[in-house]
This record gives sequence, structure tokens and C-alpha cells, in this order.
Amino acid sequence: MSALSNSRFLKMNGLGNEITVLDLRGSPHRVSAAEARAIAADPRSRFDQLMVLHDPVTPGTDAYMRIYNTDGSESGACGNGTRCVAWAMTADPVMRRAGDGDLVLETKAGLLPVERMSDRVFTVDMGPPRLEWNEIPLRDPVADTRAITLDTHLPEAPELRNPSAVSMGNPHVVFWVSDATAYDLAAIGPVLEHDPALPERGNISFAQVTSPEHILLRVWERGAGATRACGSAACAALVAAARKGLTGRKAVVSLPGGDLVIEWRASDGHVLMTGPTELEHEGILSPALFAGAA
Ligand SMILES: N[C@@H](CCC[C@H](N)C(=O)O)C(=O)O
Repeated sequence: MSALSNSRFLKMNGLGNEITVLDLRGSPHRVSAAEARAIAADPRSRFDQLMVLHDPVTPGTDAYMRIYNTDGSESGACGNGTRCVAWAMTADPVMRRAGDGDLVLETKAGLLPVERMSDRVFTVDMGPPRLEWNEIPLRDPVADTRAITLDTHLPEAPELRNPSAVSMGNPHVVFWVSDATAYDLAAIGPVLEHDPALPERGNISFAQVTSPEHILLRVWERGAGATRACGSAACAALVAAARKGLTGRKAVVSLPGGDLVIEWRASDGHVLMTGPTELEHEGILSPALFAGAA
């Protein structure tokens, strides 16, 4: 029987980005890729990202998070999921942490301080963007990641050339388009996600800058597919747009699920993401889910 059998979970969302939160603090168990896929396969616990809480690693932090995509792969960042975890750790009667003060979460990519702005709205300090080719990572050295070249050539879509690349703790490629809704994400997304120039695959965004304070964004997520919102992609798009002089350092990023406010803070270069969370229901993971999942 899996150590996860009968574990309580929260099904949440951040702007429609489907998030399941599982609390393994106090347990040595590490969710396997097969277990993550099994949890995603059940409609009650279905997720774009599974956020798993573990005991803190760095002194002064509240929890260490592992982040799983629908396909079982792991990521270093999930903006919408981080806000959901912040809600769970401050408001859920079971997952609520002891004590008050600033909430600081940690992933394999670094520390994420979180501020509660209102009942369900949180600002996450997503840290500084990583902009060097080997930090993203890209296969080939490039001096300026504001305009990169992928191997994929789409002659039917001449706009899809020279995207920007940014890491927010996970790899993002941002294409600059005149109409963010014009592309068939389900057809193009998987091809671009797996482009050989992206050794760890990529989260793929189509960004339409409508003013210096506003970006329309659609995202094909690595390991999860088309989602209604992606917080780290919104951060990556704002950083890339500001670097290209298309926007200022603060903008509203509109996704199919709603709006995020993103600021690339001048004082320390950190990216702040503000947006809502929603609790849908709680549940218990059935032992039957894990039959055959190692
Ligand atoms: N939805 C997330 C990003 C999820 C991680 C991504 N699919 C990856 O593999 O890097 C967000 O809100 O940032």
C-alpha cells in the first residue's frame, strides 16, 4: 500500500490553474512520478501541478515544496501553486502552520517570501529571473537571451521566430505575437516544449503586448499542457517584455483564467506576483489510486 493512501488533500486553483496540495510534513515519503500521475488521473484530485509540502530545509522557512506536473515531472517553480500553498498554510485548519510572521516557502530553485494582501490574495516574491543561456537552460550559448533561436521552424507562422528566454526557477520561452489567441496551442505547444534547443524542455508562452502596462498571455506548460493560467510564465513574460522595452517594470498580465499583477522590482531585481486563490474542495486519496504505482 502506498504511503499516500488515505492522505488528505486540498483541491484548489489559482486563476483556473488546477492545483492539488498535499501535506507530507513529518513524513519521509517522497512522491514518485507514478504516484503523481495516479493522483492526477482521479477527477477529484486532478491537477496541473501537485504541490507537496515537506518539512523545512533552510532555517527560518515554513516548508519545503516539491512541485509535480501532470506527467509526473518535477519543476522548480509554480507561481499559482505557491499562492495556494500560502492560503493553505495560513487558513486551512489542518495545514495551517503554527505561529505568525512572514511566510517563507522553499523549492529547489530558492526561497519564496509570501505576503497576504487580503483573504485570498497573496503576493509572492518569485526571486530574481535567471537570464543567462546556461541558467535557463539552453543547449547553445547565446549572448543575449532576449532573442534566441529554436530548432523548430514553422513556415506557416513567421511571427514565431526569435522568442525570448527566461528562467523563473523553471524554463520559459516567450513568443511575441500580434494576437495571442491566433495559435493552436494543442498543435504547436508540444512541438515547441520538446524543441531540442531546450535540454530541460520549456514552458511556452504567446505574449501580445497591448500597452506598456498590459500583456495578454496564453501558455502551454511543460508537463501539463494548455492551462488557464501560469504564474511563472506571467513573470517571465513581464521580465522579457521589460528587457525588450515593450513594457515598463510593472504590468497586468491577462490569462484565460484572469489577471495577475507582475512587478520586476528595480531595487533588488526580484519579481513580485500578486493574484488570487480559490479552495474547491478537500478529499482523501483512495488506496485504489495507487494500485500499480510505485
Ligand atoms: N503553473 C505554474 C508553472 C508550473 C510548472 C511548469 N509546468 C514547469 O514544468 O516548469 C505557475 O503558475 O507558475
